[in-house]
Amino acid sequence: MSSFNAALFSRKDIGKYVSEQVTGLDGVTILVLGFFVAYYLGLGYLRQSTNLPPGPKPLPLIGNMLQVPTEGSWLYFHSLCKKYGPVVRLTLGRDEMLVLDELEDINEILVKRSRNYSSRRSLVYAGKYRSVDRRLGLLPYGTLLKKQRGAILQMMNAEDLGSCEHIQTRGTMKLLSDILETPTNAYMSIKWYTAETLLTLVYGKKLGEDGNDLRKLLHIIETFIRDVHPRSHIVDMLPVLDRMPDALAPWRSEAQRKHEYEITFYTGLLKEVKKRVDEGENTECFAARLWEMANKIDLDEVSMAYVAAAIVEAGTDNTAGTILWFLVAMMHYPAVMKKAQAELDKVLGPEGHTPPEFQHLEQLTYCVALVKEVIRWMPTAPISMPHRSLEEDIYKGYRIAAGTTIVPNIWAVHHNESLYPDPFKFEPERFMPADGGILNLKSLNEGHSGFGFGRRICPGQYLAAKTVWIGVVRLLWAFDITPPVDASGAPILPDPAACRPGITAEPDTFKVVMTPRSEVHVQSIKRAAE
Ligand code: HEM
Repeated sequence: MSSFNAALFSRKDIGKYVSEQVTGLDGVTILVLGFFVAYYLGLGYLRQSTNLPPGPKPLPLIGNMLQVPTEGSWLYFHSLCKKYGPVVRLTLGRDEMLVLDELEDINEILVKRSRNYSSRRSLVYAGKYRSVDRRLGLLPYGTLLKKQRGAILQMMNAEDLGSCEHIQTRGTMKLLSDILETPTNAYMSIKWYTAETLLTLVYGKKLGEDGNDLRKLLHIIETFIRDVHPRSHIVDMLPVLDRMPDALAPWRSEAQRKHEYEITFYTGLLKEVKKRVDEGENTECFAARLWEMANKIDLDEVSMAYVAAAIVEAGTDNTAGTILWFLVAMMHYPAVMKKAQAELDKVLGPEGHTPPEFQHLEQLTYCVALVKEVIRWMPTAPISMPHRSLEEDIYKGYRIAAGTTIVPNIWAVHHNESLYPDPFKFEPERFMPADGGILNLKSLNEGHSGFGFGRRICPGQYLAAKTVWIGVVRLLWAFDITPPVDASGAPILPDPAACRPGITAEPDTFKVVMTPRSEVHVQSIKRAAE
């Protein structure tokens, strides 16, 4: 019989029928086969779910620790991705690290899955002892982080940033005047500009003329940047060493001394503001608002001191570094400088009576594109601040363990040929709008990834972009920026790949010649600085 009525058969009969008709095997064999199929399918799933991303072979115990360089790590990470693919796994001791080379993967992991990927690796030296677990940039994802970021973001909305403009423009006039006076000291003048702008904004005060405040601040920032590098302190490679008694762990008291030093400085600044507020002085600054909101935001005094300081700490070096890269770019690309100066002269008049202001921004499209290109060409945070995952996850079939450190390679994204053709070339034209359109203030932060990703994205990004823009356009308006020449008249150009050691990228020491564009420019600067 070749046809049948299913209603006439029980389940057992159907099994028997199928086995006889299809395979000719008995029921026991079917069961055993079924078991093996299920077993292999399950094992396949298990294999897939334990599939780790590719990467260089780790050494026993220390993993790939010694292979990650302390300088230019973004270049090393990019070379790994060229060899193994855009998602690469490394191990540092017992810690897992995932390096991401492409924007698509970064967006998927750090933005779309940000609930899981917005924490930070806990550091014993720099986090637990030096920062007493209160420093915003190092905080794990949670309530304290939300409170601290919330306090900063309240002040960083567009309306408040408008009221900061007079601080930025005043600062740039001092910058121009300082460079005019001591052109060989451009490096410190730029650091002074960014530090003082942020200090005024946060504490309503200028840096002491004797330079002590700036020295203290730069010292804190420099040592901190060194301390957060995962290879700087053995206890961060082997956290178990934190169980050692003080006598065997001298690094602990060293970190605690650094904490005492910086918290005395930061609390002092915060309390000065409180005193001025209590005395009825009109002090419009971030710290004054923090005191006003103290009960509502529910932060202890050490947290308040660190959150105010976070703005100065996180902003000073990155903002100054971006302006320093701008100088490097101008020495290599004089035609770009001339084109930007021609735009400035067209809008403001060529005589040099009027420096550019924020109100001119939308008329200075090429200058906006130029600042975006500086941030793209050499991001000062080339590997951002690595994030950390909270839970295990599967991505593209790879297993990402809970507690993995995620390194988004911003430098690699910015040098990806398919996103930015001829990526090593400094070319503001790539950001120019089609059909003569304009770029506005918001455009400064679009089209690049210089400020990071997802829930940890830089809370100061709009302030930073404005501080860089006004600094850059005023330097272009005032000076010709050229390289020094050697005895034979050949230019001595800085190496655009040479950076100061650390996880941030500041150009290595270089020399630059800043020549005022005319006597009228000189007089305008002197008048404005009086
Ligand atoms: C050109 C200048 C600047 C650049 C390139 C820059 C870039 C970055 C980057 C890449 C991050 C890490 C984001 C992430 O984890 O995904 C970051 C974090 C941060 N930035 Fe900026 N930044 C700059 C200026 C500033 C300024 C002016 C402030 C002042 C408010 C600031 C405050 C912070 C803070 C507090 C964090 C830590 C955020 C967190 O951990 O949640 N930055 N910045």
